[in-house]
Amino acid sequence: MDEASPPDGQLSDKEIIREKMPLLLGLLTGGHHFGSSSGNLKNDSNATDASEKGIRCGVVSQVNGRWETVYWTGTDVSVAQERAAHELASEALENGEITQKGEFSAIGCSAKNLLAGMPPAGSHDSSSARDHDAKVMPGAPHCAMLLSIGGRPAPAAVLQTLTVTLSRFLALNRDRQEDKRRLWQTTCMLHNAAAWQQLDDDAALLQSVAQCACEVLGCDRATIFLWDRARHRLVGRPAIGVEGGVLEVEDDAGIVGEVLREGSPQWWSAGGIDGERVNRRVDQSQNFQTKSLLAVPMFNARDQIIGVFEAINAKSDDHRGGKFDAADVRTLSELAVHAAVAIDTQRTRANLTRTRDRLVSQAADSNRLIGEHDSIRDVRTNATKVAPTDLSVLILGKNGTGKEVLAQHIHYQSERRNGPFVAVNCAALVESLLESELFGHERGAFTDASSTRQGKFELAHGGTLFLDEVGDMSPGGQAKLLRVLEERVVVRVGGSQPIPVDVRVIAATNQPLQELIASKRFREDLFFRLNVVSLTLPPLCKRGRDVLLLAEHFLSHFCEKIGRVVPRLDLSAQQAILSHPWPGNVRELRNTIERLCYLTSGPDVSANDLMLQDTGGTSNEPNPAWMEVLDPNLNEATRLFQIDHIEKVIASQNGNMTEAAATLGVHRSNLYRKMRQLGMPTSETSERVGNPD
Ligand SMILES: Nc1ncnc2c1ncn2[C@@H]1O[C@H](COP(=O)(O)OP(=O)(O)OP(=O)(O)O)[C@@H](O)[C@H]1O
Repeated sequence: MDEASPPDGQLSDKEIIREKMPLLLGLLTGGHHFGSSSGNLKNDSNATDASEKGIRCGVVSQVNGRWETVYWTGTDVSVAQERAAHELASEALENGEITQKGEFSAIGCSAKNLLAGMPPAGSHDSSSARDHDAKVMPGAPHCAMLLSIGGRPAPAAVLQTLTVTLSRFLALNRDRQEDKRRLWQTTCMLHNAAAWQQLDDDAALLQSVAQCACEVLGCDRATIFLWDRARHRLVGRPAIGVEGGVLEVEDDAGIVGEVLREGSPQWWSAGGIDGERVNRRVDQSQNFQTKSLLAVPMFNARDQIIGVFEAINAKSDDHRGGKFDAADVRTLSELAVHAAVAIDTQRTRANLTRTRDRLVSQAADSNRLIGEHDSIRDVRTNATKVAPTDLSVLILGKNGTGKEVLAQHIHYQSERRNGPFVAVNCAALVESLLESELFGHERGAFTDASSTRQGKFELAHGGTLFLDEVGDMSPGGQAKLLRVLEERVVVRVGGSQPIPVDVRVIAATNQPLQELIASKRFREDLFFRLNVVSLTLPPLCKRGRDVLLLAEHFLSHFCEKIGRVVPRLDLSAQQAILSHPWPGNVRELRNTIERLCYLTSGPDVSANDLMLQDTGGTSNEPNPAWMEVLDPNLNEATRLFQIDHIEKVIASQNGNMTEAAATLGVHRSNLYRKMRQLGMPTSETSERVGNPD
């Protein structure tokens, strides 16, 4: 069945009466079918058969107060005879029993089970609901059968048998129609409900829900009134024809107010004595006339009433004759369930989206790349350019210069900002672990793999993967990484299923990659893959007064964290900060400021409070010990400086490597690694360097 259009090809009550009456009369007279008049009293080809048997029968129907002859046996009927038949039918309906007049006996008949499906008694006590129970349902045939046999009123038993049988035919037809209609309505509702789950715009959602109600109920308008408890208002949408597009009513007004109060469906149609139930202000505001109205409550998943769903003006060209019926109550109630779920889901989704956006912007804010030095401005400008692209970025810079901060800065400016940012320290991964860490493993893949685990690539799906210290990756690891970057799929260790990954890769290193490539310690092809765009962060000592800017930033950050009034850096402190070489770069500065925030308490911070280690020189007055090296090669000069500096810091901490690493602003393990790279003797057990005793 096409859910876009209501079912057609249904037989109306009139058609059923015309089809079945000849059959019934045929049974009565020994199997002969008496043909029916089609739509009027004339043109009955088999009428003479009935007349020959002395049977005259008519079925008349009253819709909206007007009588109409639906079926008649025999020859032409005069206007006077027809009027007499209608009068007798009225009397029979009024009497509620078999009534005789002239040659006819007559009795009322209707589709008996039409009242089935009405909401149970007690679910409402409105006057219109009582009307429905007391009277015949709106749109039901208000019929009577007239029968004469041999020129005399038919015996009561015969008339009753015929009427009961006809009523059952009508009821069966009505049930069949109803089943078909319900199937179509359900299909239509489910089809729409699936689409509602995808809609993010609440105006579009409410519009679509209302449109669906008009379609399945066959009515002019539908409005969803959502309850604003705090303001005691019902806010209706879509507000067709309302200026400003917002329809608001008091939450206790009109029939929607009744529904909210009672928590049960209410309905109304024009012509009754209860016209005041309708909130006419709504009609006035919409320049509209309500002729019939059905309203049902809407509940959320926690069974709390969230609003009222209202349908207005049932179409008058079907069996309902412009009034809503019991089937409509059931249909709108079902639709209200779907609508409430969609509205609730959409609200939850909107809340989650808002929360996510807030968290993302908080995260972005706490990872700002601070600095106004030209070099940093340039880096920021280039980062902003490259952020919206999916190009791989290679960030170069010494330890603690802010490579991860820059990577996050790029991530939060990119379209991937709502996705994950996953950082991996490649130096910390021995080759045996690297594959499982990056690509995940299946349960049982190796001895310790007690459960399946996603790798960092999978975890970063939809976001950014930051590969820190990529220059320290083993050759085997480099080959595997290159393959994934080229194919964009990972296979978990112990698995065979390729898993597509949508990840932007940002790599960083403090190593001179070109040199590593020359000495075959880093793959050139991987370098080209990672180095589509490269950004270099200068050491802190090359950023001029940015060091003060960063110091102030960390001061405020840590003071806020521990609830301390932010102290002022006095002149001596500022000078000390400016002249310190900051070999550990921003990380060292951060640690220095964090320490002083905890260890000092006054309103001012002096140079002494900073507890800076004397490294034998400043960035402005370079240390002669390492400047006096005879080798003019920059790398060698740098190496000697680093050896000299590390030795001094270790000595100043009495050989305590943990303290020395903290002072240098690096992890302890990184310090050992660095020392090994520089060719310095290390003894991880004695914690002493250059002083084996
Ligand atoms: N420009 C900056 N603005 C604000 N904070 C910064 C900045 N640069 C570095 N930091 C802070 O300094 C610390 C070290 O930064 P980060 O970890 O990004 O450096 P890194 O170069 O990645 O270090 P490593 O090479 O040791 O991994 C972090 O706490 C970070 O918050």
